[in-house]
Order: sequence, then structure tokens, then C-alpha cells
Amino acid sequence: MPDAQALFSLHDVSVRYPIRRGFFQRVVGHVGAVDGVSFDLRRGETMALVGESGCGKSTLGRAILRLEQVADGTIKATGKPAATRKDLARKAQVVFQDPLGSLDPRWTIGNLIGEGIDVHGTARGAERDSIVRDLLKQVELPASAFHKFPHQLSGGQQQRVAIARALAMRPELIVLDEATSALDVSVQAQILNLLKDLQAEYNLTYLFISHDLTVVGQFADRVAVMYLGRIMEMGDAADVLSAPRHPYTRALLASSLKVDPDMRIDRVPLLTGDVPSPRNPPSGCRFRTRCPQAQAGCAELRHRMVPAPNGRETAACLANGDL
Ligand SMILES: Nc1ncnc2c1ncn2[C@@H]1O[C@H](COP(=O)(O)OP(=O)(O)OP(=O)(O)O)[C@@H](O)[C@H]1O
Repeated sequence: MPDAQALFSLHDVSVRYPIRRGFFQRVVGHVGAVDGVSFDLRRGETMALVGESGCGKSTLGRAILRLEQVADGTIKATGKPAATRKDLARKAQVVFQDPLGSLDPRWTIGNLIGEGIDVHGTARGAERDSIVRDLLKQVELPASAFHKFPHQLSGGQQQRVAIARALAMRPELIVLDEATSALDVSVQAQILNLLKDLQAEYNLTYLFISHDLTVVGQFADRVAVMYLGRIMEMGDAADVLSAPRHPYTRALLASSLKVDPDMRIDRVPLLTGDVPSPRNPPSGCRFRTRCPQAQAGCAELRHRMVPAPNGRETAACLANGDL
């Protein structure tokens, strides 16, 4: 049942990349990057997506932004059928890890921020420039940045420009794809504070894709833990991170170098070995090949989310007694 506050409702969403080979680029298989993911993104919340590299976080973010095609399932925006990419440009924006890579070095900051306004024709000339100057103020950049070029700014300032560019479209959702990961800890904290302020002011929804569980604990309201394209645990961030329930979440947290010393994850073995290929994932529970609590029946276990305390959901797990 979709949440009444949902900005986006994902139902059983799968995304597959074709694997092409040979001169004619024949499709010889698929990578199931996201497999059967369902959740609601609630208006005004920060939902974090965490998990090891290659588990499908960015692909899921891109699918919500309509930058990837959904193979199965649906993504509905505020109860209406899925918007087109153009409609969505206003509603959902993205900020990536590497601001310099997403900012054209030949453009001034004023033009970079004003680009979306120009494309959508929402304002022109002096009115457009005044909106851009306002956005500079909102992201706490000096007015002098207007005529500068990206390489003249620091990494933190460049990321503020990327945020201003996203804000220029007056979006409801911003996908933050490792948006603070490349920054120094102190700059990262400043950007996270800015994002919090902007969220409070505009009731923004954030999908926060991150490897850093400590930052997720400080920044996110809810967290979805992904493994090989599937959600393994989802719920209130404080709950999931302080008392992880699924063996994968427990191992992921134990493996994180910056774990909170108060976390109740004693004696949980660290994650070992690599994530299996999503081209040929294990049957049953996908984590079973690395799970310290794996049992014979895990190979046949059907993936489904089961309710856990405090409104949390976890992937069915034989070690947790879910049959
Ligand atoms: N364009 C593509 N073509 C084929 N496979 C892809 C493509 N993009 C991603 N993949 C594969 O899809 C899977 C999920 O990748 P994705 O980048 O979404 O994971 P991620 O969790 O965001 O990883 P990271 O944290 O490293 O960014 C991986 O196995 C990846 O190799």
C-alpha cells in the first residue's frame, strides 16, 4: 500500500544492463543490477542507500531519475503514472561525487547555474541573473563566484555550485550520489549542514547514496541496505545502524572502519571475499555464499521482505527464523 506522503513509490523495480559481445554487439546476457526493489520515498525525508560497491545503488538512483530504463515494476511519482524524463527534470535532480566532472570547465558559474533556467525558459535576462545570484546566496557562495570558472573554486565550492544547479530547477527530490564522499571531513560536514538547511526550507526529499555508514547515521532518516540488487534491510536509520538485524547488515557494519563503539554488533565476522557477479547471482538468499550463518535451506529461500520491530523490514533469513 503506497504511503500517502510518498513522493515516489517504487514497486518491484528491476533494472538490467545488456551484455554485448562481438562485432555486431549481440546481446549475450544481462546484468541484473536492481532486482525487485519496493519502497516509498516520503516527502521531506532523507533515505540512504548503502551497500558494497556494485550492489546497484547508483543504478536504482538513475532509474528513479529515468536515466535508466526500468525492465520490470513501476516507479510512480505522487500517485500519477511515471513522468517522462522532461517532466522529471523539474521534479528530480542529481548531485554526483565529482563536481568538476559534471561542470563544463568553459562555462562561468553564473551560466552553469542558469543553464536549467535557460533550458526551461522560466526566466530570462536580468530576472534569470537575479535568480542565479539568489541561488549563490542560498548555497553560501560569494556573489563574485558568478563570473568565475569551476577550476577557480575549491572542491567544496564546486559542490555548492552543483547543488545550486540542482536547486535552480526547484526539484522535490535530489539524488545525492556519493555527493560528499570526495570532500575533506570538515568540508563534508559544512555541505551536509547546508543540505539539511535547504531540506528544511524547501521540504526537499533526498536519496542519499553513500558508502560511509557514519555519515548515513548522522544524516539519514531511513536507510535501505542493498546487496546484489536487492534490499536486505530497510527502516529507521538509527534502528538499522544501532541494532542491525539481517546478517548482511551486521557484517557490513562490522566491516565499516568507523563503526560507532556503542553498536551492538560484537562477535560479528567481517565481510570476506568479493560480491558475486550480478550476471550469475547465487540462488535463494543472495548473501548466502558469504554469510557466516548460512544453512542448507538458504539456497531455496525466496527473497521477500518480512516485518521486523519498529516498522523495519528485512529480507527473509533462515538464521532469523523467517521460514
Ligand atoms: N552501463 C552499464 N552496463 C553494464 N553493467 C553496468 C552498467 N552500469 C553498472 N553496471 C553493473 O551493474 C551493477 C550495479 O552497479 P551500480 O553502479 O549501480 O552499483 P553501486 O552500488 O552504485 O556501486 P558503486 O558504489 O561502486 O558506485 C554492477 O555490477 C555494475 O558493474
